[in-house]
Amino acid sequence: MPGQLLPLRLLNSSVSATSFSTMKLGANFQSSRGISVFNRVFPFKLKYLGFPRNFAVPVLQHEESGVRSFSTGSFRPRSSSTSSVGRNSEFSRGRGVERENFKAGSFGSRGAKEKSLIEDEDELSDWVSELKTDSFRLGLNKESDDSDMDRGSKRDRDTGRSRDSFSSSKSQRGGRDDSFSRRGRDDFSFSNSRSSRGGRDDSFSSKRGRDDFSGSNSRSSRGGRDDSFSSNRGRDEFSVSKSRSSRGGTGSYSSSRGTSNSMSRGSNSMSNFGSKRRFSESSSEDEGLTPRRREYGSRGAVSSPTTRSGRNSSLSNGRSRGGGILQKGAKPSGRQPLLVSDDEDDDEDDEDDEDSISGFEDLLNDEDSEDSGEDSEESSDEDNLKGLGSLSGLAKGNAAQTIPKVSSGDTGSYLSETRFDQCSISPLSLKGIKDAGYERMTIVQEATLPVILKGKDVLAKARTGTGKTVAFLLPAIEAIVKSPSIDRDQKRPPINVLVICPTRELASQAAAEANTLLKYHPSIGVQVVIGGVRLAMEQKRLQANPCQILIATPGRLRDHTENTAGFATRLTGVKVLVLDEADHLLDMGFRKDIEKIIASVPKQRQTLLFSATVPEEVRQICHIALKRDHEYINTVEEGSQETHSQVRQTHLVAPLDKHFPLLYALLKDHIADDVDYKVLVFCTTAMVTRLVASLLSELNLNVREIHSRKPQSYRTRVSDEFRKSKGLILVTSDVSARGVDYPDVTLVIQVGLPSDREQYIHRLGRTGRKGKEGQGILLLAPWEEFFLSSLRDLPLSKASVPSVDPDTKKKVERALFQVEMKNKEAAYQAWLGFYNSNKTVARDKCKLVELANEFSRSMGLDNPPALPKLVLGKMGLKNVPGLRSK
Ligand SMILES: Nc1ncnc2c1ncn2[C@@H]1O[C@H](COP(=O)(O)OP(=O)(O)OP(=O)(O)O)[C@@H](O)[C@H]1O
Repeated sequence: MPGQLLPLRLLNSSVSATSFSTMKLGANFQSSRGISVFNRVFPFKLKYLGFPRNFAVPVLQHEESGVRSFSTGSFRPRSSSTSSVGRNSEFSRGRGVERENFKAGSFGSRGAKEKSLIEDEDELSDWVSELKTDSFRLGLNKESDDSDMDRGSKRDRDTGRSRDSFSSSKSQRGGRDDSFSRRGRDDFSFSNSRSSRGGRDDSFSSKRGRDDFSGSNSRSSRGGRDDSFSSNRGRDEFSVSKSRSSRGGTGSYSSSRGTSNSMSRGSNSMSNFGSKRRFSESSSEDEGLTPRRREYGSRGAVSSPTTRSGRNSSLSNGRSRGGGILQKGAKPSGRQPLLVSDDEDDDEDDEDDEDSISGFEDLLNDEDSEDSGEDSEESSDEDNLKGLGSLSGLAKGNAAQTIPKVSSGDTGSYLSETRFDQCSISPLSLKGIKDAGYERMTIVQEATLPVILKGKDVLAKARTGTGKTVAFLLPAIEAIVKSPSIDRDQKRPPINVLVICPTRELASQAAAEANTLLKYHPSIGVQVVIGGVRLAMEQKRLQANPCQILIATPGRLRDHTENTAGFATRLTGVKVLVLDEADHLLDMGFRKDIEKIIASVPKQRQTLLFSATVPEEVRQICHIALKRDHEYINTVEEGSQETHSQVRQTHLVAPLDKHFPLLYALLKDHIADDVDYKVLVFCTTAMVTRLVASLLSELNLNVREIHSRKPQSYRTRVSDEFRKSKGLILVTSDVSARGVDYPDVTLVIQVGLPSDREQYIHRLGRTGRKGKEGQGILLLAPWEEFFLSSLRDLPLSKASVPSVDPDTKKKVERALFQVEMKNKEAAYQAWLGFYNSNKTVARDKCKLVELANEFSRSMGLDNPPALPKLVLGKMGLKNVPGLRSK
């Protein structure tokens, strides 16, 4: 067998068929179903399947430690294959993809009403109407963070409760100390049930509460080992990369592009949300899944010449990948999103003024419970799904040709060598893609497209800024194209594709991308429902315009489900459900919403989950959305970093009282170095964001601020400005952490603790997009240094603390003096709340207060601001020495 170039395939149909013959991609997939069969028969049974001739061998290997992987060389002629044996077996092609299986679990529903915010409706509508697709897509940011928070929070806000919670969820998870809240924090909260998500900063006060968070850590996933085969397609540079060997003792070879297939097992714990409905295939089986994963190589990682070291075995066929930069042409799109509204999260924001910090009790409210209600008729669209599956033609027929190559260049390249026209994409979609300036697929698109076109459920992980949006939209559009055309006179035409995004910005951005792709599909309509706009207005639009694709935030979707006549029925036409930023949507803050959404669409559907981070916790619960035989496609090879290699990451540790002068010095240096600077400064909470923005403005830097306390219209304007500008600094809370697609960000500075590892990665991901270079600096106080342990696998180096000259110090002191007292007071409270939610920092309340007072002094205050007794009580800080109450 070894060395044999036969068309082989694993018994597990999903695994190989898809990835190999079809596209010849280097991605890994796993299907649960396949796996079970696979397992039953024998972990590594193979069967012929028609691989290209050069298919380099399948080797299997045995699994140790629960991970099984196999790899195959690329199916390209030029690939050289080498087999090896090791402890890991995998087929890899360079990019790495993993798959796992899960079982479905049960879930419950929840409820909670949200209110729609309409304050900014006019402005928002104006903006939308002026929006061109181009600008849309270039300009809208997905505020993931917001998202995050929003995601978690939006609803809460809508609902009038807040989520600024601090309590950390992680604590629940047992885990890490580094967390306080998960991501969120534009607020924070006091620990309560929601706490698990993190909180918002500033306040307890706001009724809306939360920008929440979620998040989880996932390093766990990495421990496994795989035996793998990988092929290098490419060039030397990539040759063989070892996969996890470095970490855990197991090695694998992967090609530069790497895909390594690895299978791992585990058990999924099912959580029962007490809900009413059981999810698709869920059943008793659901519990205790056995996720397995296969990776097909990885791309980034290192490359060392092919060989097999030790315990790895791999085949390499040397494909390289390129470091290319996207060529982006104009992407004129003839369409515009039909609607843009707020995110649920944002909604709150909209209403809230930056200054409004009140009603903190609301923050503590729990989610309302509502019934998802509405029908959850589940019409099955198997026919359509079949149609979808038939699209996967990528391969057949052209097996010989489509060898995906990675463009040459650095390992940070996100482009593959596979062109869109090498796939079974409809001619009209191809025209739209061409007009958008896309020629070659990105790695994640190359890895996922054939699998999705085949109709499989997919959980995909790919680095930030690598084109995940197109990766799920394009096949979703193709599913519609292949579907039987609907009766135009139908009163309530079905919605075929439902995309859920955690924030309104993300939803709008996805809609813009969809409209670009749909330029030549005039009969397919996209609509966005995201709050911030009167429900009635959206209802009219939904009725009057085509809407085969609906992009929504969870809370607003719920609004429609409950209040829009016939809407629930339209949802029964859903064939493809997408969760963007899936790990965040599946985190506690959104989980119940998502469960309800899932309950309202047919069981017989295709589900796609995408994110740059997929913590272990998420993998364990993703069965609530995915079928058992879903594919886990991980384009980030285990053992390689989840961050981009072309982004230089450093951390600075300095006492709190030096942070403001240091921040100023860092910015000045960067501005001096790069006239086209474009910087994002992430702060822990919204109110701290406001403070820092005020300070930098006083220092005459060109600064904008964005956070959840700003009205959405303002946020939209600012983010659009930042997208288009150079020579600008955007100080932001986590509303900008996820998904926002600002081009050419040169530097990301994170001041203070990120809510968790994932948040660090997403924030950093605002730079280095599309293969560009970037820089990231994490500025911590000595007592925050513990957080670095959660990043130890990332290429983060310690930077020496720049000296701050006396003039700079004085300048900063003078500027601080100019900052309004109310901003300092709010920042102090928010800061205290945020760190009070961190179990590590807050372990010693007296110490926490000392630190807060140190922060107060760093703002130039002799005495810390007095806080309302009620607030202190809620924070569990009553009578802690050093605090002043009022
Ligand atoms: N095939 C392609 N060729 C060139 N550019 C592309 C391609 N696909 C997507 N893009 C562009 O790449 C950029 C990043 O895409 P996108 O925002 O979908 O990344 P992402 O992976 O979702 O990032 P994040 O994880 O931060 O959300 C966008 O500007 C998008 O238009």
